[in-house]
Amino acid sequence: MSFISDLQTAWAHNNSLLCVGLDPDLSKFPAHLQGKPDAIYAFCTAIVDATADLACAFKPQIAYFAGESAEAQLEALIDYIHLNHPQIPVILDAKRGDIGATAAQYAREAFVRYQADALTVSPYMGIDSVEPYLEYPECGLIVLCRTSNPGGSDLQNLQIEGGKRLYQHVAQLVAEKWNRHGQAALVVGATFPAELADVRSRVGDLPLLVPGIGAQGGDVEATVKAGKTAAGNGLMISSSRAILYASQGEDFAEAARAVALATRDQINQYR
Ligand SMILES: O=c1ccn([C@@H]2O[C@H](COP(=O)(O)O)[C@@H](O)[C@H]2O)c(=O)[nH]1
Repeated sequence: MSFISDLQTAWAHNNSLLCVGLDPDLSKFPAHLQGKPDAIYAFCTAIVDATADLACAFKPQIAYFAGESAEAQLEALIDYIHLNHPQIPVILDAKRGDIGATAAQYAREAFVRYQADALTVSPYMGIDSVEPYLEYPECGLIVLCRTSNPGGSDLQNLQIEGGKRLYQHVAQLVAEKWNRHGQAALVVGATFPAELADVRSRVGDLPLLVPGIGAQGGDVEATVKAGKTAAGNGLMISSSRAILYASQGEDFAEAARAVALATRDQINQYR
């Protein structure tokens, strides 16, 4: 099995293009979890159980775990997902990028230590900085292309040779050269639907991880219409805070499920 085939199965099995982001922020946790030593694990596993039939992927953001010295809880969480919801792939959002020798350690960290199915990486340092990840061809390599934040335009929109934008070059480089094992995907923000459509037109059916709906205000209809493939798939539309913190009460998991269900169904209206 591979990340891409697991993703295709999850799209179909859960009729979902929704990726549930796991960004556990202790300051937003319900009172009954505050102060518990395993609060992050308890919170995230409750969210996972409440949304696993609605998601095509889970995306833990490593900074929220590392910032709390909670890497052991991240390991346990990914184990938990694989054991209890084996049909849902796990994307470790770490946006790694470094010289090859260091990248080899990042690859071990993501795919061996954490057992993630896919990892986000930066393309900025070029092919030798991503080669180590290609040695895990069953794992997904999700390359930053046109990120959802406003400052993403500073570099990604720069015009390079032939009037092409840098993000367009990255999209084609990944689709045509770096995807030699069929494991690649791209990050393209929902906050830029015109660029999302442009990327889709350049990369065929390559999967796109699309953050930026929910808390960042991206429009779901515009996102799906711009990014879907002819088959109505091809997207992992990610939402974290809007789902995780739908309620800060004891009903947080039920409230998260309600938002995830509404978001999954809203996405499906436009496929
Ligand atoms: O371009 C990007 C790439 C990654 N992210 C990550 O996605 C989530 C977004 O969280 P929300 O609460 O749904 O806004 C977060 O983990 C980011 O690090 C992104 O937002 N944009």
